Amino acid sequence: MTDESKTYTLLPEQEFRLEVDFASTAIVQLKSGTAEIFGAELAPATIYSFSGQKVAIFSWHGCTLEIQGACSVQYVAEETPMHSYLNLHTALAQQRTAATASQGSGPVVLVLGPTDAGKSSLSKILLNYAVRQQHHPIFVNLDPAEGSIAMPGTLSAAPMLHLVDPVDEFSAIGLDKTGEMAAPLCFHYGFAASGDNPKLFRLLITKLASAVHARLKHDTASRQAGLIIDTGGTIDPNSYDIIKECVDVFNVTAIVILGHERLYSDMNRLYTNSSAISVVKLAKSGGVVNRDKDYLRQAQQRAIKKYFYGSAQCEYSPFSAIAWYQDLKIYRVEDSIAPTSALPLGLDRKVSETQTVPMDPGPILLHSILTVSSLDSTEDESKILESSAIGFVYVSAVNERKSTITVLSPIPGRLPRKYLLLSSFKWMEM
Ligand SMILES: Nc1ncnc2c1ncn2[C@@H]1O[C@H](COP(=O)(O)OP(=O)(O)OP(=O)(O)O)[C@@H](O)[C@H]1O
Repeated sequence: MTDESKTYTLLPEQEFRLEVDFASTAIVQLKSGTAEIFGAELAPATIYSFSGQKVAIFSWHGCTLEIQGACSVQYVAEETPMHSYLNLHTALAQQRTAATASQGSGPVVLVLGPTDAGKSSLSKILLNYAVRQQHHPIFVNLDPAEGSIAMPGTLSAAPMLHLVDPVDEFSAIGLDKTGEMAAPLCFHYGFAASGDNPKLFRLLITKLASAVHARLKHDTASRQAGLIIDTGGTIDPNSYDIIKECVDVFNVTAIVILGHERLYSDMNRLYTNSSAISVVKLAKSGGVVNRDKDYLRQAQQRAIKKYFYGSAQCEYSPFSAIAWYQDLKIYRVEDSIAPTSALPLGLDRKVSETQTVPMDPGPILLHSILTVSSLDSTEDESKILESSAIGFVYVSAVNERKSTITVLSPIPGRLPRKYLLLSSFKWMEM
C-alpha cells in the first residue's frame, strides 16, 4: 500500500467508484459533507478499509473524500440510477406506513436480474434506507454463491436490525436453532447456483418461506416492514418455475428486474392479471462490475474465513475440537448428476436430488465445510435437509488411525449435534 493520499470532491448526486484487489487495501475517509455506501451513511473522520471489494460511495448533497492506498480502479461518475432506486424506496416506505396504519403486511420485494446486475447492491440500498427510517425488514438471501449472511452454499434470512456495514456487509451473526427465527435462519443447500439442484432449491425456499412467515406472525414490526429478497442470476426461461415458486411461497408483492428487458417482459406477461403483484424495471448502474470466476472463488473463500475468524473490524477466535467417527452422522446430497439409469429402481432423478446418503468419515472430508444440522436424535434422519443449520465447522485434519477428525468451530467444546451435511465448498485454512 502506498502512503500517498488523494482528495476527491463529489458534487451533489455524484458517485465515487473504487475497486481494490484482494492483495491490496484502500482506506476511505469522509472529510466533509455526507456520503453513503449502498445506502449506509459514512461517519465523518472514520477509517473505512477495503480489500478485495468493489464499492460505490454516493453523495446526495456533495462531499469531500480522502482515499489512501492502492485501488485498481477509481473514478467519479456523474450518472447513477440512484433517483429511481430512491423512488422505489419511497413507494415501499408508503406501503410500510399503510401497513402500520391498517395492521397489515408490508411490501415483499423480489429482486431479479442476470448475474452482476447489481441485485445485492440494490437489496442493500433498500434495506439500509428502510433501517434509516426505523423500519426493520427481513432480508432473504436466495443467492447461495457468496454466502452474504452466513456461509456460501446456504439459503438464509435475517431481520435487519442494523445497517448493512459498508465494509463487512452482512457479517456472520449467530444462527438460531428453532424454526422461528430470532437471529439468521439458514438452510444447507451445498451448491453455488439454483440450477445445480433445482429440486432441492425449491424445497428449501418453501421451508425458508414458512419459517419466515412463522416469524412474521408474531413479529408485527417485521411484518409491517416486509421482506427484501435477493436472488442469484436467474434469467433462463427454464428457471421461471423457481421464480414462480418464490413469488408464491413468499407472497411477493413487487418483482424488481434489474437491467434485463426480456425477463421484465416475461414477468410482466406472467403477472399481468395479478393485481397484488407489481412488476418494476430498473436500470443497472454503470458502476456494477462483472466479477470473474477467480474473483468469486476468492470472495467465497473470504466469506468462509470470515465465518470462523471474523474481520479486521471484529475478530473472532475459533476453537479446534476432535470428534470421533463413531459420534458423527455425516450425509451428503445424492449425486444429482447420476443418470436416471444409474439410480436404484423406483427412484427418479428428481426424487434423488432431495435425498441424502450417509457417508463414512475419512480423508475425503479434509478441508471440507460441514453444516451442523439442528436435527436431533429423536427426529427422522430423512428430514435432515429440511432442518435448519445451527452452524458450520471446517475439517482441518483427519486421522484414519485414531478414527477422528479435527474441526475448527466458532464455539468451544464438543459438536452440539451429531448430524452433519457435507457442502460442495472446500477451504484451505491459511
Ligand atoms: N455503482 C457501483 N459502483 C461500483 N461498484 C459497484 C456498483 N454497484 C455494484 N458494484 C459492485 O459490483 C459487483 C456486482 O454487484 P452486485 O453484487 O450487487 O451484483 P449482483 O447482481 O448481486 O451479482 P450476483 O448475481 O453475482 O450476486 C459488486 O462487487 C458490487 O459491490
